[in-house]
Amino acid sequence: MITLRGLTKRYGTTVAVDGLTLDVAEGRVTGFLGPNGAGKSTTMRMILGLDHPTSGEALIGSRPYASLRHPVRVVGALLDARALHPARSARSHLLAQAHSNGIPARRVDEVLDEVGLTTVARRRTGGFSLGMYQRLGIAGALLGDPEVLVLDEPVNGLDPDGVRWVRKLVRAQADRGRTVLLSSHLMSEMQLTADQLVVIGRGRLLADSPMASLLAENSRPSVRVRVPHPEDRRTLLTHLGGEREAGTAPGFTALDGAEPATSARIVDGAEIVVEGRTAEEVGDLAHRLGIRLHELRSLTASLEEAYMELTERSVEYAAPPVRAGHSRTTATPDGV
Ligand SMILES: Nc1ncnc2c1ncn2[C@@H]1O[C@H](COP(=O)(O)OP(=O)(O)OP(=O)(O)O)[C@@H](O)[C@H]1O
Repeated sequence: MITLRGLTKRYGTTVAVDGLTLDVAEGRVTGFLGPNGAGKSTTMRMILGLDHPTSGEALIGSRPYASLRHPVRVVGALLDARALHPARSARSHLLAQAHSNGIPARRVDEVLDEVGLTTVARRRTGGFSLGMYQRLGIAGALLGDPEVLVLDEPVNGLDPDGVRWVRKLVRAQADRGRTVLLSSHLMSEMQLTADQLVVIGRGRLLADSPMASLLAENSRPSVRVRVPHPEDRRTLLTHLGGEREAGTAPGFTALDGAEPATSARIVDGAEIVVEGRTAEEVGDLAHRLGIRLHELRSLTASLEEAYMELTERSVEYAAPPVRAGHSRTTATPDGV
């Protein structure tokens, strides 16, 4: 378990981490999300005793990292995978780490095998690809067979096979009852990997919830519907408010007196994707209009959408919005 209590870090006038209080529980994978500059790395550095909090505390179990006698055996970390001596081989790099933490040399060969680097174990790391660095960094994190893993962007630079491998590895660790805290900007991957999500923005906690609740609370329903007849398709699209900016769709009654943000667009010729309405609502509308459907299904809420919704006001560096193309209707809940 990792415990943060009022954890705060200031750099001059910048508040990098602002009063974070939360528990990262064992037995599950906790995804750590936030826009660039949100304070994720600073938080991880404080958990790992590499930065001192301005106030508050970060504990591993019930102790600060600095008080752990053999920290590598308690917490394994991957922060900056490239921070290695380039002339050293992967094996000698891990051997040095093992030696200073009282870990036997055979464990080095075990973890090299586990991360798939056995064949290059004696090569200088200076020639490694980013993916190889990441694997070596993960090997270092696993070296002490620790109860807690803190991994900053572990899939960065990995090919699809490597990404899947990390997913399986952290899942296996959580299934063994270990605590896994992992950051990534890859939302689709995080959606597949994490059980719990902690989202921060400008150093503050925005959410700490199970994946399913976070998706349900922060994303709009969306539906895909297949309408075989072109005339019917146009009619349904018009009633769904498609081919124009978000607004009240004539076929719907506004909920809670608010204007529903519905958007609809044709995809793949015979299908319409509707955002902001449930399958029941679209099915009922089609029935009222006497329109024959061949398929009607709810689309899985995406973490990316939920994340954007949550962090909208916390983004430090944002690009100007890209104008939507003429063939695609887009909608955002508040019309931004
Ligand atoms: N050593 C430092 N000195 C001054 N400011 C810092 C320092 N380290 C981080 N910051 C600032 O603290 C804030 C949080 O940075 P941090 O690197 O923790 O964010 P992050 O969420 O990890 O971002 P990213 O996703 O881009 O890696 C940023 O505004 C950053 O500029």
